[in-house]
Amino acid sequence: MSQPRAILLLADGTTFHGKAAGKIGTTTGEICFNTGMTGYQEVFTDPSYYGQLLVTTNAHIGNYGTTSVDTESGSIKIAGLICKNFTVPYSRHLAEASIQDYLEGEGLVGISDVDTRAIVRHIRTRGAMNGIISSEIFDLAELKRRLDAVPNMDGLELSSFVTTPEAYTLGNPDATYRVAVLDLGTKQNILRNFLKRDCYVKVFPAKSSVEDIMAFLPDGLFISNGPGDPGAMDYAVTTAQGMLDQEKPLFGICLGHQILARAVGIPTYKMHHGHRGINHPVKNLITGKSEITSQNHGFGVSPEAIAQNLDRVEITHRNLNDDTIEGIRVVGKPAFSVQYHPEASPGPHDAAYLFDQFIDLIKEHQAVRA
Ligand SMILES: NC(=O)CC[C@H](N)C(=O)O
Repeated sequence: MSQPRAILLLADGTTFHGKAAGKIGTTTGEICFNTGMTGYQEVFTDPSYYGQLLVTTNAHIGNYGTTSVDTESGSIKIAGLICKNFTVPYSRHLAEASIQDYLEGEGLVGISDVDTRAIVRHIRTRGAMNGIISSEIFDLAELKRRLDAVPNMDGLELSSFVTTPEAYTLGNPDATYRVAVLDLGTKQNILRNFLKRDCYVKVFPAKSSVEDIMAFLPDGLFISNGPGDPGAMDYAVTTAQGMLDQEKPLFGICLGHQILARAVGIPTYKMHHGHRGINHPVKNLITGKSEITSQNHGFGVSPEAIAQNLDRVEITHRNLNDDTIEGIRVVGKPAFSVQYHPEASPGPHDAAYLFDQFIDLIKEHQAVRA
């Protein structure tokens, strides 16, 4: 079976020619790459990828099929897929559908049979930029016209597109701990980690007020991962400041970490091309131990600003590849956060201890409930 052709045009004019994968159509977004050797379905459905074209550096995508459970949200969130071998026949006894049926069913446009190593080198050299994939338009002027209309990721608020429309609860109302989650685009495995640790969880829409959240009588507060530029999310920063005022244990992951940093006056910045993969080494500066982490972010928190505000923020984790900030603790508050993903999915479980650390903090602070 021969696949129809497809094209990828980047904002700097570079083109790559390949074959159509998934739905025939046209899609746009900021291009990024993930170096994970496994876990493509978890990555496709991670809401933090909303608005991004994903290059997978693993040479084979689709070879173990797809299921209805290996998902981090209810649908595919990447804006487009760019891969090398798009393998439709699959081999895994639990798989339910081929990658082609899955992508077509979800309406995702992709391109395969392109030199993903060359694309990654290009992004690593030139930095993140917008791109357009099409398997129906091949006129470069028309593709460029459409690409020019795509907004820059820098300054984009995207959590509103992926947060829950209504608050909902999960787990046993009589569980030992009550955790309120500010949903900026949460991955399911974060919620599963709370449920596994005897928590009753209430997930709140991104623009919920602190009053709404506190009405749940939470023992712990959590700010989730999510897509877009943390610098464009003043509403969430205000909520995080209100959460800090409660003196309750507060934990943030990725976008939640960036929002917590902003809440204590530390700005964020756009990285050259971000960190996305499942083998990023991080050092815990408190214990001296290193851990291999799952990552997915294109923004970071400013090390220069932290250096000038050490009375307010303590650095707890550093990236061993490039020394970027990977974790902080707010001085004088029971609040901490990490830039990476202790929930993994996909990725190693080295950092799962951070969920235990949050529960321990809750135990210390747990108020007697009426
Ligand atoms: N995984 C995340 O929460 C990503 C946070 C943010 N959107 C970034 O790209 O840095």
